[in-house]
Amino acid sequence: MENNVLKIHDIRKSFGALAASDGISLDLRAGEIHALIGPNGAGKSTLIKQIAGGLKPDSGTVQFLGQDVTGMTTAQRARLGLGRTFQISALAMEYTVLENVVLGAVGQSGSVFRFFKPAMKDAALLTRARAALARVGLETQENVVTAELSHGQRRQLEVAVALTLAPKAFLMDEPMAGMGAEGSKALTGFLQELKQEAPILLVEHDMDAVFACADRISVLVYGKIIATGSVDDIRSNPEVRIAYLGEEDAA
Ligand SMILES: Nc1ncnc2c1ncn2[C@@H]1O[C@H](COP(=O)(O)OP(=O)(O)OP(=O)(O)O)[C@@H](O)[C@H]1O
Repeated sequence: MENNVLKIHDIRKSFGALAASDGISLDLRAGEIHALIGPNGAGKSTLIKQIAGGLKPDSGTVQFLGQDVTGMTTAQRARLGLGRTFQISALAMEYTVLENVVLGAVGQSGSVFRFFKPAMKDAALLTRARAALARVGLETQENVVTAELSHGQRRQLEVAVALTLAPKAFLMDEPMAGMGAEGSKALTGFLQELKQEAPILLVEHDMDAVFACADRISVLVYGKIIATGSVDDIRSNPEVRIAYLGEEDAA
C-alpha cells in the first residue's frame, strides 16, 4: 500500500520569464506534517494553488490518493477529500458558530443555501458539527454570532469546519498568521492531533512553529526545492542556512 497521500511530480509554472514553479516534486505521507518554507516570492503560494486546483500547472502532475487530479477543479478535489483550510473569508460572519460548521459541511454536497434550512434540522449532521466544535474547544460558543469571535476563535472555527468535512489531507497556508505567541502555540498542539486524522502540508512563516511541529520540511527557493528532510537536517543544511535561515539571522 502506498504511503503517499499526495504526490507532486515535476510541477512547472511560469509567469512570463519567471519560473515560479521550476520542476517541483514532493510528497505528503500519512500521519505527517510536511512544512514548506522559503523566502518571500519563492513560489509557495503558487505551488499550493496548483495543488488545491485554483491554478493550472504548465506541466507536471498532482496525484491524490493514487489518482491523477491535475485536470480536476478545486471543488472536485475537495470532494475527494483534499481540504484547504484557514481561509477566514470563507466564514459567514452574520451566522452563528454552529451554523457556520453546518454550512461548511453542507457545502461539500454542492448547493449550500438550498440545503441550509433542512441541514440545521439534520440530527446526524448537527451531532458531527457539535463534535467538531467540542474538539476545537468552541462547544460553549455554538450560538455566538461569528462576527463576535476573536481572531483566534475564528481560526479554531475554521478547523472545526474542516474537521466536519473529514478531509484526507489538509493544505494549510499560514495558519499561524496574526495569532500571537499563545494562539500559535495552541494551534501547533492541535495540528499534532489533527495530523493523525489527515496529513498536513503546511506553508508557514513562523519558523518556531515550523520547527516545533513539522515531521519533515521542504525548502523552496526561486521555484526549486533545495532540500527536504527532518527539522535537524534542515537546521544544519549549509545551503539552507545561506539561502534562507541566514537571511533571518541577518534581519
Ligand atoms: N499571477 C501572477 N502573475 C505574475 N507573477 C506572479 C503571479 N503569481 C505569483 N507571481 C510571482 O511568482 C513568484 C512566486 O510568488 P508566490 O506568491 O508563489 O511566492 P511565495 O513564496 O508564496 O511568497 P510569500 O512568502 O511572499 O507569500 C513571485 O515572484 C511572484 O511575484
